[in-house]
Amino acid sequence: MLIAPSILTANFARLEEELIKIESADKIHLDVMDGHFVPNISFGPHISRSISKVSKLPLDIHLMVTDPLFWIDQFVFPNTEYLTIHIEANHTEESIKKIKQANVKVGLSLKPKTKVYDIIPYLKDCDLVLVMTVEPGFGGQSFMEDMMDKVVELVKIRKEKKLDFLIEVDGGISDKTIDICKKSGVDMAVAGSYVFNHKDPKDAINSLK
Ligand SMILES: O=C(CO)[C@@H](O)[C@H](O)COP(=O)(O)O
Ligand SMILES: [Fe+2]
Repeated sequence: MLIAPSILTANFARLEEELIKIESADKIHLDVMDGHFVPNISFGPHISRSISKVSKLPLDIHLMVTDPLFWIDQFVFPNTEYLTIHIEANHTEESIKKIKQANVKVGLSLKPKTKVYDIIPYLKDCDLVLVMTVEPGFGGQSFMEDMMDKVVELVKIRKEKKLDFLIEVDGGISDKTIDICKKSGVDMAVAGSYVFNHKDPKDAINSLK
């Protein structure tokens, strides 16, 4: 299981120290919120660029924005591995094309109320599918276990259609919820509050792994 800590719960006044604490993770998950697609504003390209310069880990960037087409280029850094857009946002097809043109891996995310059926036409272009296990917008919410049905469905579709995207979950991941994710077939888990509220974030990452 790959672990991508979300820095949303980190202390932003001491960001470099916080990044050092999660060096043993596989990726860093950056939650970009525009105050329109979700009812919250987090940070944008400027802070993301600074993070990209001090972190050695690949960036897994989760764009919770209404118009990804406008933003994509601004999040392409040398260590951007995934740029994930939402199927519920505008211009999905064009956005996927733009991410590919930037030589970045394509991620597509679905909110809890969105069905796997809706993303099927795009799966052939995806390197990653992000199943939200909370309503996007805030860290520290409770894990929605019923989202595991979507993970199981995606594992089946991936096999049937011989595709090779990773399946990621995001929201409410902790030592209590990671096992059901593993059993359902998740490849990568995002964890924010569990890692950054832990007295030793390195131990938290280890226990999830
Ligand atoms: O995308 C989001 C929230 O919209 C997430 O990445 C959260 O930031 C994860 O936080 P926890 O639920 O692990 O606290
Ligand atoms: Fe996220």
